[in-house]
Amino acid sequence: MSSETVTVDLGDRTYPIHIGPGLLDRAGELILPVMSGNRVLIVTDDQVAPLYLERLERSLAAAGAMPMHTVMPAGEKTKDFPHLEALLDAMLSTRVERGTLIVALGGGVVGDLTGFAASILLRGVDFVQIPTTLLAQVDSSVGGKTGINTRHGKNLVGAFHQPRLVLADTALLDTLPRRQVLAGYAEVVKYGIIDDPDFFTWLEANGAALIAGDAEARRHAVATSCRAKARIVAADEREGGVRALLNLGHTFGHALEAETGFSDELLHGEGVAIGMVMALRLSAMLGLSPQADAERLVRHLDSVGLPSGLAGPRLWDVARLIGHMRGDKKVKDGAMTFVLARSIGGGFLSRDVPEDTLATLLAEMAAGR
Ligand SMILES: O=C(O)C(=O)C[C@@H](O)[C@H](O)[C@H](O)COP(=O)(O)O
Repeated sequence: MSSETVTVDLGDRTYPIHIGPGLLDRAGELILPVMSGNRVLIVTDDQVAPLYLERLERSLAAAGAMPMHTVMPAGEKTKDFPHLEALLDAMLSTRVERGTLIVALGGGVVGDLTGFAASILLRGVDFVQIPTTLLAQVDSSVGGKTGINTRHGKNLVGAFHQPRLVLADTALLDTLPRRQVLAGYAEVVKYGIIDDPDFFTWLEANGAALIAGDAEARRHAVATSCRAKARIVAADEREGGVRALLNLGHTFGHALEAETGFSDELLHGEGVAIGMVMALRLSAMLGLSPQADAERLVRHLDSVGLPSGLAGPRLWDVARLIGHMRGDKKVKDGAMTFVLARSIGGGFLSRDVPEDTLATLLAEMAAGR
């Protein structure tokens, strides 16, 4: 199976996303063109390190680089101030220089945390993303959103700092636990709902195979997702408008994640899956889209095993959920911004959602309906 390259077109910060199986062992050769010295500092986590760190270091060394590494604890809770400080301290302890290339080897947490550290270390150093999860390959490694969570909410401190290159080795997904594959799959589905109904139809036919491990289906889904994201990021790098569509399901999802304390009770992608259902149901309640589209999404999520509602033992507090949503980065002049959809493939932004309709939707879903 061949690899392909998608370009994120950002003028003098344009960068490639290399996609395909077997790229990790070519990392040295692929990264060489963006190195300004020979020092490379790899940041990874304690789940990824035993699987892929040695291979990456070997490939870099074979290309003439001097790789060093630092290993962080795996999990969303690592995206916080104490771990950011620990990472910066570890980086400075290696006598990092401005020409040192930082490489994030891992999922969204490693990528977001490392990218943010790179953006402020020595006032900004270059970094490369080597995403090892489906979620990171289709979404978080591309586009330059980096950051950490705070007690006020998800990703509330961070920077736009674009990587110099993204290397998505789709064979690395073979070691990913099914729950993590599913969490990443939610972000894949998102691209279909935003503006690609044909891709959604393709996912209905091929999603189960993709999740089960079909290599070609995975490569196709990663490439299609990256092309969509690259196009939107190139059009609106700092989310002044159209980029906010990539946030479909996230205003809801982030609120659910905050309520569950960024714990394993709800992975980010699971929150996004439920959040997308909320967005489509809200669109239908407002008379903006057919109820059948929300039902079609629920059917697809159910069929692959992603959550599509709030069933479970937890009692969700509607007022608290809305409170979290008020802290969303898309709030403007105090008004919440929602990504809604007129249809599957018809995403749009709205600042006109009456709060009582939102509360009714959340109450219905909290009651398991
Ligand atoms: O890249 C974007 O833009 C996105 O919104 C993609 C999201 O899927 C991603 O989770 C992002 O990190 C969320 O951004 P945030 O601005 O809502 O924190």
